[in-house]
Amino acid sequence: MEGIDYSIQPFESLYEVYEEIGSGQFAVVRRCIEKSSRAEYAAKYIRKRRVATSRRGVPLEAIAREVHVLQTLDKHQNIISLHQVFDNGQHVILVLELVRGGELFEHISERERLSEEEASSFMHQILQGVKHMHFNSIAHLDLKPENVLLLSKNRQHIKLIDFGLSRMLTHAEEVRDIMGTAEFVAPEIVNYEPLCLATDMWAIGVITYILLSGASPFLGDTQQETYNNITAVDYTFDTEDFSGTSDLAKDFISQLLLKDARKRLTVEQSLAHPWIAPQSEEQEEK
Ligand SMILES: COc1cc(-c2ccc3ncc(-c4cccc([C@@H](O)NCCN(C)C)c4)n3n2)ccc1O
Repeated sequence: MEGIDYSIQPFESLYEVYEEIGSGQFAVVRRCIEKSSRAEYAAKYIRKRRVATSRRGVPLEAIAREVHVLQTLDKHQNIISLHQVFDNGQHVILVLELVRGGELFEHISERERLSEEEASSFMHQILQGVKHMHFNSIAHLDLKPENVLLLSKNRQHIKLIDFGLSRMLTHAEEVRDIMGTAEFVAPEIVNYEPLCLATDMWAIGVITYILLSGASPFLGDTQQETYNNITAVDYTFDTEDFSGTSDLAKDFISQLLLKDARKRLTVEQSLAHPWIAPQSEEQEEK
């Protein structure tokens, strides 16, 4: 893994920093303005792990992996773009395009569930972003509604974020040691088996299930119960939550929530599925 090409000048000399807009375990995201252009960006401050044995912060190798993934995926309409990278000693700072519509998670929470047309449109865009990743042999491995941002409140244009767990899946080395958010992880993650691009497709099925019903298919009262439900592929299309949902939508979900990763729809097959395919041409041009 080659190193990171940092910008030479200090971040604070080139940007004005404003309010915090989000945060994660080892990262804080703040709105910032580039002094030269007056353009707004999102600055993701990633705390660097200072000692190999420490549990605080992110190892530089993992940060370099995320930067390399963002640079590889750059300039796709459904993936957040990276503008510049800085190192201020304690943090690596990723300067990213700023999006104002908030998380898809909030959009769902306000509505509880979406219409099939809206859900299909969101999933079509998420699949376009995942198609770009998978074309580059990159698996996201942490797909969930919190990592899908809306460009603006009243537009359905989405951007995928948070590539901190993503991996370039070459045949050279197996990846097993990734653990995303319990309710979205595939059986192979729970069972510590080799991960693959199809691991993302399981999460696509879980996200679709949530968008259409407001319920999470495998969520249990404890994390262990959730993992047990996942490895048993124990879910139902509960009559109440799915009362008005089409058989086509349920078929799409059913072809993704399969224990054998090889049997799940690929991203291309998902985009060709009749519940997803009939998107208007202008949707493709976004
Ligand atoms: C590229 O990786 C990331 C990008 C961003 C990002 C980039 C641009 C941008 N514009 C607005 C926001 C934003 C708006 C509301 C909440 C959040 C964020 O804190 N929640 C993201 C979910 N979380 C689990 C990472 C971020 N962002 N967030 C956040 C976390 C990332 O790991």
